[in-house]
Amino acid sequence: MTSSPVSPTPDAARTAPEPQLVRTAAALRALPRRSGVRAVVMTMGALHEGHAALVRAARERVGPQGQVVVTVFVNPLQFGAGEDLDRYPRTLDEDVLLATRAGADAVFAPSVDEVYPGGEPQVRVSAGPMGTVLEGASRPGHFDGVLTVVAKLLHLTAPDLAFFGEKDAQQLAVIRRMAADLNFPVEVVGVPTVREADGLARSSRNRYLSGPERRTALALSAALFAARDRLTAEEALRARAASAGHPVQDRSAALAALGEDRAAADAHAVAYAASGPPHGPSVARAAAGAVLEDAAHLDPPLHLDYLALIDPRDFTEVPDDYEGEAILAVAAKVGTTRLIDNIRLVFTAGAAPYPAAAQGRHGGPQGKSAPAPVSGTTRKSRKSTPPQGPLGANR
Ligand SMILES: Nc1ncnc2c1ncn2[C@@H]1O[C@H](COP(=O)(O)OP(=O)(O)OP(=O)(O)O)[C@@H](O)[C@H]1O
Ligand SMILES: CC(C)(CO)[C@@H](O)C(=O)[O-]
Ligand code: BAL
Repeated sequence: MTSSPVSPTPDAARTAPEPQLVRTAAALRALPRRSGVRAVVMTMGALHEGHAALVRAARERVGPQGQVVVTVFVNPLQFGAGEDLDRYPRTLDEDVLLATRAGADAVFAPSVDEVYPGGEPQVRVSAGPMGTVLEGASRPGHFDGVLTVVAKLLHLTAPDLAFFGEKDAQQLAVIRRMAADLNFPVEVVGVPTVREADGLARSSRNRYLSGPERRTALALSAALFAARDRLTAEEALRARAASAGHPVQDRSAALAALGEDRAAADAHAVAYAASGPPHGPSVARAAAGAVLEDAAHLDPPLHLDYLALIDPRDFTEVPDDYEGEAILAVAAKVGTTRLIDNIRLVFTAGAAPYPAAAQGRHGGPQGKSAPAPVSGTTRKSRKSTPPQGPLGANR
């Protein structure tokens, strides 16, 4: 077995054998299997706090008796021509230390020849339709490459649990789908995105960014937060409109106390929020879009690849009357660095119709009947049919 022990650090809060660096499939097979469950965290190395969170989540889940294996492999199959395969950062020594500190028992870092001994594999896993949109459209074949290596690494590490980051939301979704569709005996666990203090999602590719590029790159997370904040504000207005519908008197008094201009603006905002069909998706898209548009004029500029608001079940764009959970995803280039980020949003129709009497003279949508309230649930969508699998089963 090719292995080099690495000293455990004092903050590794458990008694465990020294972590091992394992370079071959044979050595991995020879790794004694602990009595508890085994978890795997797959990475391409250049580890950071986002990866550490995955390892910590895995350790927490398997407990001291369980085993956490981190894989470090820059998979050529998932890189397109002209992408950054050659310059992708490779920092194995630091990776082993970071993985160890976070709670890993072993780091499996095979060579390309070890993973693909016969060269590029002829048989591959296809990600299907979900692998052709967004990231899959910008990086053709990317998810086939990801799934092929994930399938191989699952076979090699034979885990009970596999942890992946929500930062790569589409990747997590296609991996879940592969595990379900192809009966992989593994539980796929998603871990929330870890961010820098200023909001930038942690990513190995952040180290490509110069200072000015990093400032521009902040627009990705800023756009997502702008959408979330705008929706929160909209929901608050709807809630106020709903409560004002009952004690109209109280509401008038409260608005009068605010002073006329403010009252006009307030009444308008509340009436707008309460009126018409739910417009959360367009509000979210517009709020995020405005931030990204501004960033296109920065120096250096942000080059938007896509901004998409999608149904996490099939990664199709959600309609404007959507209710339920959605993912707002963004991809953009700053300089030569391509970055992605996403945030989860929940859309609810929520509020009761705003009463006509209370729309007053301040420009509320007069004469337009407000929609009947629709009970908000996190999984309800107005899509006519849920996505169906090839065998007709609802997924
Ligand atoms: N900020 C983060 N928060 C949570 N998970 C993350 C984060 N960054 C990466 N991960 C997860 O770590 C795993 C390994 O990802 P990978 O090694 O590609 O790192 P990365 O930072 O996403 O690198 P890159 O940006 O170059 O793709 C994936 O499951 C990924 O989703
Ligand atoms: C899952 C993965 C390790 C497969 O190469 C990679 O896509 C990554 O690091 O997210
Ligand atoms: N983090 C996803 C792997 C990739 O960008 O290739």
